[in-house]
This record gives sequence, structure tokens and C-alpha cells, in this order.
Amino acid sequence: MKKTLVAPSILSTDFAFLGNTLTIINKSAADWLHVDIMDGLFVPNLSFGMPILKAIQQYTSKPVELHLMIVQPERYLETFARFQIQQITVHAEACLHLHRVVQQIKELGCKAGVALNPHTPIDCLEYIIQELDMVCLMSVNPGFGGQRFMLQILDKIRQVKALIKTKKCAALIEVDGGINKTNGGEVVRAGADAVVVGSSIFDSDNPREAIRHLKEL
Ligand SMILES: O=C(CO)[C@@H](O)[C@H](O)COP(=O)(O)O
Repeated sequence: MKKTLVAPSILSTDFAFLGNTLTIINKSAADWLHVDIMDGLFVPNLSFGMPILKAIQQYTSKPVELHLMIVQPERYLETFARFQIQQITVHAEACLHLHRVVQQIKELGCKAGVALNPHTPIDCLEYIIQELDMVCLMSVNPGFGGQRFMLQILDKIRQVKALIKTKKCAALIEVDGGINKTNGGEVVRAGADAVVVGSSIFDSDNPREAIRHLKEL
């Protein structure tokens, strides 16, 4: 049976022990590392920038997905791509010309993902989904870890799944925010290929085991 792809979000880890956390993730069944970059404008929070990203790259053995919660992310794509990032995910709401940004990401040799805030309808994907490696559906308002999963996103997952089928394309569906072992099964049954999980992994006594359980969703 197909296993769920699991991307631990390091937003809710203790940064004083970032090296230890990365070692745990390296030894786990996690499929990639989800790294949230926030600008304090697109979302009401700041996370981290290039120095931390450099440190992450030195210690992780997992592919890295950068989730850019920043306005006009095209300003930083080249700089980010230098960190051997596997995928860059930008918000449709934050790009003036989404298609151009997706092209730029691909020209830089990275996979391209587009994230949608919970309230954003999926219409904006219709003429671009064929070119995407991934659609990231936010199931919380972006900016903070530890929030409650928004149930209405289950329907949105089904809608994107149907769009992918209609367009006969290969984009994966990633769902991000408030996911745990209790609600995760429903998220996967609705059509998610990948889940981004922060608190439920890093608040547990055994993050490696928590990741293993999520893979069985
Ligand atoms: O992007 C975000 C929040 O903005 C997410 O990646 C969260 O960091 C996931 O953490 P939990 O909701 O699982 O705590």
C-alpha cells in the first residue's frame, strides 16, 4: 500500500537544539524537510533567513522544501536556490505573476510548489496546475505552528484531487497545518499525498516514532 509522504516542519522545534532535531529527522522515515520562511508581512510572524538555512543544509540528509511565506518571493529565488533546495513553494496570493515565478523556480533547477491559504479558492490553479510538482493546501492560517486543523479543507483537497484528474497531471497534494495522528487519516482519505506536520511530531516524546506512525496514515 502507498505510504503517506511526511514532511516534518521544523517551525515548532527548539532552535537551541536544531542540530539534534536534524539528526533525529535524518534517522527517521521523513520524506523531506519542510522549512517555513516568513517575512512578517505576508504572515504576521518572522521565522528565519539565510544563516539558519545554511546551517540546516549542512546537517540535513533529507531533501528540503522551502515554503516561502513572503511577498514577491521572486526577489529571493536565486539566493535560496544556492542552498541546494529540492523544492520551492510560493503562495499564489503573494505573487504578482504566479506563472512567471513558477518558471523561474524551475529554471533554477528546483521543483515548484504553489501554496493556497485556507480562504483562497482553487480556481487560480486551473491554468497552471500542469506545470506544478505540488499544490500545498494550508489547513491553518499560515504564520504559526500549533493551530487547529480547519475541517473545510477536506473538501478543498477533494476539489484539487478532481482537478488533477481532469487535467491529467502529476502534481502532488500536500496539506499543511494542524495535522496529527487523529485527523491525519481523513486528510489522506480526502486525497492528500503528503502531510506537513510540526507540533504533533516535535511535542511527542519520540519524534522518530511519531513520523513512522504518520507514514501509515
Ligand atoms: O506553515 C505552517 C504554519 O504557518 C506549518 O508548516 C506549521 O508549522 C505546521 O505545524 P503544526 O500546525 O503541525 O504545528
